[in-house]
Amino acid sequence: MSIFKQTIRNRVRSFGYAFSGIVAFLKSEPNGRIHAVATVLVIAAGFYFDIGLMEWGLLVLVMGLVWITEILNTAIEKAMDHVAPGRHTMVKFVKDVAAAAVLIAAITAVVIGGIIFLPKIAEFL
Ligand SMILES: Nc1ncnc2c1ncn2[C@@H]1O[C@H](COP(=O)(O)OP(=O)(O)OP(=O)(O)O)[C@@H](O)[C@H]1O
Repeated sequence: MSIFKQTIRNRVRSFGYAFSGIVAFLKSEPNGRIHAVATVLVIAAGFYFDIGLMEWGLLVLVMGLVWITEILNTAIEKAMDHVAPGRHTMVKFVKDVAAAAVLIAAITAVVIGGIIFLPKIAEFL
């Protein structure tokens, strides 16, 4: 097989692993399913309020930020539980710092969501 074909095949395989990671995350983490529902609701609200292109861009960015931090937080939690079973001060620090990243992403998303949707909701009422 040519090097080009082998490279393409390896990339496709890596995408497959990444997609199975998303499925595993959704299956094992209740937070993942909450994010999935929230994402669908935000997208539906975006269509309902007919938001602009820049607003869609900002929403996609902050939703991606929340998904990425939550998935990395889960990976860090699982890795810590695997490599360091039992309670340790350092594990607490690592888990709390990883959770802080999710919190900051979530606050960012709520602020952006508020800036985009609150004026439209106020207009609607
Ligand atoms: N192995 C550990 N050693 C020390 N502290 C830990 C350990 N595991 C969790 N903790 C800490 O205990 C607290 C509660 O942890 P836990 O994982 O139950 O919280 P949580 O954020 O509610 O988890 P989840 O998001 O999975 O529901 C957190 O401050 C966490 O950092």
